[in-house]
Amino acid sequence: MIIESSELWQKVVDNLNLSINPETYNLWIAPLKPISFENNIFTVAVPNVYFSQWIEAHQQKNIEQLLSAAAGAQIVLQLQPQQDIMPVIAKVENTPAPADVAAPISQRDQINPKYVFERFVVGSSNRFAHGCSEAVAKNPGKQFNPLFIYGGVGLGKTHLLHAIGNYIKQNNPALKVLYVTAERFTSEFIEALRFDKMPSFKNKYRNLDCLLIDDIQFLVGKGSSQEEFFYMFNSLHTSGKQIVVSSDRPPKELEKVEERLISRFEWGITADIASPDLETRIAILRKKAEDEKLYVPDDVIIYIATQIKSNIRELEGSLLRITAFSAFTGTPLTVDSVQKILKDIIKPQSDAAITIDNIQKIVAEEFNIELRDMKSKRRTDAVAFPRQIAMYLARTLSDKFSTTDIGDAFGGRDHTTVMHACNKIKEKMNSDPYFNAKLNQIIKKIRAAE
Ligand SMILES: Nc1ncnc2c1ncn2[C@@H]1O[C@H](COP(=O)(O)OP(=O)(O)OP(=O)(O)O)[C@@H](O)[C@H]1O
Repeated sequence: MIIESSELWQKVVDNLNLSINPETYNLWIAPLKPISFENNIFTVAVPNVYFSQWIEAHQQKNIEQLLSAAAGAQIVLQLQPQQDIMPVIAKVENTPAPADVAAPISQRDQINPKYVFERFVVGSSNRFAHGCSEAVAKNPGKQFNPLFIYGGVGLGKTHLLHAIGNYIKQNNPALKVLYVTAERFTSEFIEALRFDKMPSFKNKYRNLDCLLIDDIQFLVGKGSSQEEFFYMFNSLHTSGKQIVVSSDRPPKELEKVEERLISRFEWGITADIASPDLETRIAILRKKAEDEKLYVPDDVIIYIATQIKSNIRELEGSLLRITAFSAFTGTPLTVDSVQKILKDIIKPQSDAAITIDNIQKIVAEEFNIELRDMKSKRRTDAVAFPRQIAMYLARTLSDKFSTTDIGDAFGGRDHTTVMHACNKIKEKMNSDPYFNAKLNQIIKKIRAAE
């Protein structure tokens, strides 16, 4: 009978494999195992009760029809949760490797006390997003729910999410506030499913008073995680709990995100952050210098602000670089000396000459790896780390390439792999000054190659 049931099951899964999306298939269907086929009852082992619930709700009828068609008789599907055995770990496409899933909460997923409203400079590009964020922080769950903030790389979305979190924690310490990236949410969800931890996963999220979720575009194309997020969203929203979402694009442009989720995002208020104008860039540099107790002459500040236009992270980086250089070498900070220090970063040029090919070539040379490994499937650290650096540089040195373009150029990888790489490199930049120096050297070479 075992042979017969496995043959029958093979026909069913072959069909499902073609008809449902790969992520859903790998997550929910691949771990199922046929046990027996007797008296027109087909019994399948499922890793745990959450799988049973999901199959019952979404695929029971479909599977029964497929079984019936293949067996030529009316078949009933019976699901048997295997609580005691370790669930079969299906490889879920486009999700971080298990090592990442099991990793402790990264620095990026904690509320950073540095990112507060007092340190956020308001200008015309971010006034609305800032105003909405303050309103939400003062009255969580009452107005603007959800708050959806979107904008380009390094323009302050994460800063605002943390500022809301810090404000609430300070003024309402009893409220449970969580900052999480959509990437971590997805890993936690998959881990909970695989290792029977759904109750604690659901508890953790559904008991919150305020959820701050960053980079929601990570959920693009991730059907099951979107679905779980959707239920969690509804549960929080109906109990009047605040949700704040950040994204690199507006809700309508989140392709491959279910319409019902997009419409939820549009229930509240949507605020965009644009690139800061010159006045705001000057104010940001002054504020940073003041906060970090750095002395920088005004003409130098104006020079940097005129040259670096689109990304506030780069503005900050330049400020730190010139002050460190000046402290180490004793060179006074003047427009002339700063021009020299930043000549490889600031160029009055366009980014037309920056190509992914060039970035891959230079990074491969720097790390002594084969150029073809930029596109290969190899995952050893020696190869994966430089590949992540190259992805990060492709994303940040120019705004010509979307995460999808970059994924394509690196051997057909998914856009979420690119986002994951960028997050890893941002974390490393925050924690390792030597790494920053190395990265600057590489940027210099890429710009010099133009
Ligand atoms: N208006 C602002 N005033 C002061 N600092 C700012 C402002 N906007 C951004 N920053 C600073 O710029 C850096 C980048 O901002 P942040 O990480 O919030 O960007 P982001 O929009 O989340 O970018 P990404 O899409 O890459 O995650 C941070 O150090 C942040 O403090």
